[in-house]
Amino acid sequence: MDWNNALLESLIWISKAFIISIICLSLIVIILARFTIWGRQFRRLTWAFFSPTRSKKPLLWLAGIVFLTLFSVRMNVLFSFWSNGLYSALQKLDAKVFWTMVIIFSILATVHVVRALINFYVRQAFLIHWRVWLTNNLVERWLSNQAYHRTQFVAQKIDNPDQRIQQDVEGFVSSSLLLSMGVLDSVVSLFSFSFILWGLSGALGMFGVEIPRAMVFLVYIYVLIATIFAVRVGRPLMRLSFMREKFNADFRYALVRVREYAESIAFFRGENVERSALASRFSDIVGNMWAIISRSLKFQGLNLVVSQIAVVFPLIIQAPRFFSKQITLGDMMQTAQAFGQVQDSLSFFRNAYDDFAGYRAIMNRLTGYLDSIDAALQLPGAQIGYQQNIFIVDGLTVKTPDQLMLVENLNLNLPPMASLLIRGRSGVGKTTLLRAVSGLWPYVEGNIARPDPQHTLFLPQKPYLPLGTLRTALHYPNLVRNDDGASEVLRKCQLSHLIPRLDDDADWSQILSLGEQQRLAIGRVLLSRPQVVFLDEASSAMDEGLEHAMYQLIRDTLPQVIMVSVGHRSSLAVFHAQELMLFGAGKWRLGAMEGWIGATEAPALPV
Ligand SMILES: Nc1ncnc2c1ncn2[C@@H]1O[C@H](COP(=O)(O)OP(=O)(O)OP(=O)(O)O)[C@@H](O)[C@H]1O
Repeated sequence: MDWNNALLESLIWISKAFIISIICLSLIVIILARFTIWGRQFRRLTWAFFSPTRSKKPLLWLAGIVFLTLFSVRMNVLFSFWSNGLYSALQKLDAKVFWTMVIIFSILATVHVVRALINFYVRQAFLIHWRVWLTNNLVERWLSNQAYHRTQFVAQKIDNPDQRIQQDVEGFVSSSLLLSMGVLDSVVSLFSFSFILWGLSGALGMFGVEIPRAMVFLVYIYVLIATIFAVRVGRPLMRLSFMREKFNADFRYALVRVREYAESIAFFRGENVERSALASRFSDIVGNMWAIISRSLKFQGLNLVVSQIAVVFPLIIQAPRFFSKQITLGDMMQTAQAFGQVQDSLSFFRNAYDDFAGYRAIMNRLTGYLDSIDAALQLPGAQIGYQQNIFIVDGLTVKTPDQLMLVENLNLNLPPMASLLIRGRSGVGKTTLLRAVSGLWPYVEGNIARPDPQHTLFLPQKPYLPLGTLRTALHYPNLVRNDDGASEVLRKCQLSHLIPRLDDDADWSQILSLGEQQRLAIGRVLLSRPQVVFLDEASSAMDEGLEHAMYQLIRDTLPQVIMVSVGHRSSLAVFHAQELMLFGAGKWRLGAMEGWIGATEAPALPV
């Protein structure tokens, strides 16, 4: 090695390697994305991130990472020649060359440290950008068109979507980078160090045959045999690592549910059932861990044996040439090092088998998640047209997922100020009818016209309270406005005691009683002023006096609102002009409500 020209030579080497690498990498990615399942999965998940029409930055970052990876290979090559020079100087007891080598080392080491730090920063920054994009993309798909709700109806249900969005995305981006750059590093190192090894190795006589440059062939044969064994031993790890993720997520979900339903479980003293459910899920994890350990023992055992043999193997082969003074100590040490590098590079593919197994499992989980969302979006639903200040149902038929008829050919026409109470025995389909109207239920035929989602409010029996302040919960699903009148609304809903706590951040669904939560939901009606409101037993936890006051409050504040309620109590009758009775098996009856107090000022009943 001519150290005077090392800088120029290295720059030329890196430039050439960079151009060749970029061309080869692009071709390989295109071929994989076309012809392999996981290549297609990769494309489906993240092609758009790299599209230059969206942004040129990701490809530029990636090019920077390729450059730094090649830079690191070049540094290894330089270090290898440096060690040859050093050992040769020691062997010759040449102090002058030794001190020159020390100076060269300090330059190489400085460049190496700076490169390593820049490399770390660039890789991490790239991973963050990639993860942000992918997470936003998956969250958006999950929340669009109510996919998060509709996926429960598709055949390929997804377990633990939360884990897929949080953990699998992170694993996917970091493994993609680690594996792809690992491949590049290994292939380029393989070429560089095979070349060095070629220069250092001599002929070897075996079984009477003289093999020239034997060392190079031997290292390849050695690793090839080791790889064949490793693939056989390691294959089951792929399925096991998929199951590990699934079992862990299932266990975590069960734990989260105990926290979520803490009070109900505590009232029932349900600890025994919970304990056995948790133990059963945890035993799946443990069983899987043992299976992984037993497989890994064989796998790692093989890897350890292979890498230990590789330490002495090149020394044994070169020893006769060293002792017959054909090569220097420096050559001997560089051979060992180059052999190690070639062996490491080739072994990358073998050792990465485990990582690749995990990577494929992650891709299966992420694309399974997309499959489920796509299938959910294909599900049918009622035809909903948005029209202001009206609620019309035309020939609506609602069934259960098992095709049992709940409501058949229903027709309704409710103008402003109209009010309808839906009644029927438990399980007859009242809530499902409202789901159909909201567009959530796929097993529906017919047409619906109603105001758009901004002017339509559905209040379930148990209101959903988001994390955050009480003010946020009161405005949900709208964002908090300034000067919002929240205190006034709380007062009207007989929740004055909560006014001082409006901006307290707490888990309000655990603090407020169900009746208070239901009144908070009535507060939402007052704040968001919808044109139509659907109340599904939304006052069931209030006493009759409070319920009466709340219905009166809605009517007084929003005289024009179309009100559709589901309820069992006869006391609700006075607020509703019409009654829809569901009888099951699709049968229903629509008629005027007896005892309705607003009869005089109500509009004429639609026929
Ligand atoms: N996701 C689902 N998958 C399968 N069946 C369902 C699903 N949701 C509801 N059902 C079934 O549809 C039928 C109607 O349920 P729905 O909740 O609409 O009844 P409901 O009249 O509102 O009852 P309640 O008065 O008890 O609230 C029930 O038999 C129920 O078991």
